[in-house]
Amino acid sequence: MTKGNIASGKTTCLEYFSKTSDIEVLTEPVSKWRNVQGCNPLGLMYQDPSRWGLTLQTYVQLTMLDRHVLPMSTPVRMMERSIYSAKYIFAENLYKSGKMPEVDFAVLSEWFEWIIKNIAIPVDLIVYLQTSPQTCYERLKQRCRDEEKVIPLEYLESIHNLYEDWLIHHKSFEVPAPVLVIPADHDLKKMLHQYEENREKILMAHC
Ligand SMILES: Nc1ncnc2c1ncn2[C@@H]1O[C@H](COP(=O)(O)OP(=O)(O)O)[C@@H](O)[C@H]1O
Ligand SMILES: Nc1ccn([C@H]2C[C@H](O)[C@@H](COP(=O)(O)O)O2)c(=O)n1
Repeated sequence: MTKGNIASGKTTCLEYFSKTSDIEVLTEPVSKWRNVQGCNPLGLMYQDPSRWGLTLQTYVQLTMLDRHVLPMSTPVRMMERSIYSAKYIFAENLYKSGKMPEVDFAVLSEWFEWIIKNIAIPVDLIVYLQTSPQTCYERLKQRCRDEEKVIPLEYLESIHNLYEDWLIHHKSFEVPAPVLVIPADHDLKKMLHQYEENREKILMAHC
């Protein structure tokens, strides 16, 4: 699984590896989060997180689970984020910042606990693209996704701190697999070089 802050370069990384045969790449279903039967839960969440946070996160949980249980069609699958980061990072951030009511967080948590107890979600390796929040802020502005124009730097700092506490400092939640940290503040050329350096570790993680 590839993890990292918003606009850290996860999709770009997965697009690079998708050129390798025998690797299946599953990017995040962001297009679904922007359009479910004509509604845009991602946009609604950024406009009014207290009202729409649960709506988005419930749908993210469903769409990530749908990806996790897809039968494998190649020896290696790389997936962007997971049901774990949805809960441990994004839902947690909404709740901790006072933007998700306690009852919403409790219901989402019960769903999550049921899922991970009853459905196998095997993970071999977590590839963590470690960036500074400032880098993500620059890349976010450059990407210019409509819904995300309201995101301040402080939001990216909160998401960053949650990732670091989880994957680096082991201070929050159980980590479901070993973590490979790739420093990701560099330009694209250097990033591609680093991906090549780590190719074996990533592709052999399931062995
Ligand atoms: N190493 C990099 N240097 C500069 N820009 C980058 C780099 N990696 C990705 N980008 C650009 O930053 C933006 C966010 O990248 P993206 O791969 O969509 O991030 P994510 O999937 O993590 O949200 C895109 O516009 C992308 O072209
Ligand atoms: N559980 C989640 C997962 C993602 N988001 C948001 C964050 C971004 O605005 C967008 C896609 O993320 P990216 O791939 O660009 O890092 O979806 C969320 O709110 N909750």
